[in-house]
Amino acid sequence: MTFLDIRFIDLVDIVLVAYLMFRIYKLIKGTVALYIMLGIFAFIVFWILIKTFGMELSSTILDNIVNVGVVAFIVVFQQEIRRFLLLLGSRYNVSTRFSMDKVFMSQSKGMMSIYNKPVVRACLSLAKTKTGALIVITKDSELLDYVQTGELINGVISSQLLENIFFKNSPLHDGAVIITGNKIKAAGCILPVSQNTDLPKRVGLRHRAAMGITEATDAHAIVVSEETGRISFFSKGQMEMGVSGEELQEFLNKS
Ligand SMILES: Nc1ncnc2c1ncn2[C@@H]1O[C@H](COP(=O)(O)OP(=O)(O)OP(=O)(O)O)[C@@H](O)[C@H]1O
Repeated sequence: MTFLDIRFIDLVDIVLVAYLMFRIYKLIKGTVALYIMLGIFAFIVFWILIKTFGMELSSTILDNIVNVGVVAFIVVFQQEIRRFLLLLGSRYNVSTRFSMDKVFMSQSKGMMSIYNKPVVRACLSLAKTKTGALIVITKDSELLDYVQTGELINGVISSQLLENIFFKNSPLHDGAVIITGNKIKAAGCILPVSQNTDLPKRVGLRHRAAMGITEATDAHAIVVSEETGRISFFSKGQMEMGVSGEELQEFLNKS
């Protein structure tokens, strides 16, 4: 039977589709897009059933809907498609992965971890005084789109510099600081805000912006809450709330 004639490439095909579906599910999990996707899935099942039973009138109407469906799909999922492509781009960005900077500037995990200490120190100090802060630490992607939304600093990381930036009367305290390698690249940056419905209701825009950037890119983010003085760590669209200095240091060293 040709039906059972499964080639190796078919298995690769199935695994690829399963992986893609899993990535899409992870991307839209907790957002309204998941329900829209389920709605589309139900629609496709309904359409297939109507075709199978040969119901001509319904089939013609649904065919016409499907014809404009691709455009509607792109419009409805504009943000998700953008996020998905951005994530793919930043994950597999060959130019930054093999950049000469990384080879010659000793940006190995071990070397870079010495720059985590001033970040942790600044966060603890900001937490003590309940000063709100949002810090993004870039990985492969340097987030130049977001750097451009703020003020360029390009200064070597120091806890004093971070504390000064987030000091309440400082002109740069609003928005996010972006750190790349051993440099504070920019401050006052505007980040994408997460639409994740799984986040607790009390969580405000600072936390949502930290969540948003880690959902859309491979960066990590730290938030110091102005309200509670609590430190939260964000990575891959996941939030660890109320972390201690040691835990924060560990997260940063691991990442
Ligand atoms: N899209 C954004 N990008 C960067 N920073 C943002 C963004 N939206 C809000 N912020 C920052 O968050 C601050 C507002 O925080 P808000 O009180 O809404 O958040 P929160 O998560 O409740 O934090 P907190 O616990 O510190 O109050 C703004 O003043 C601004 O500095």
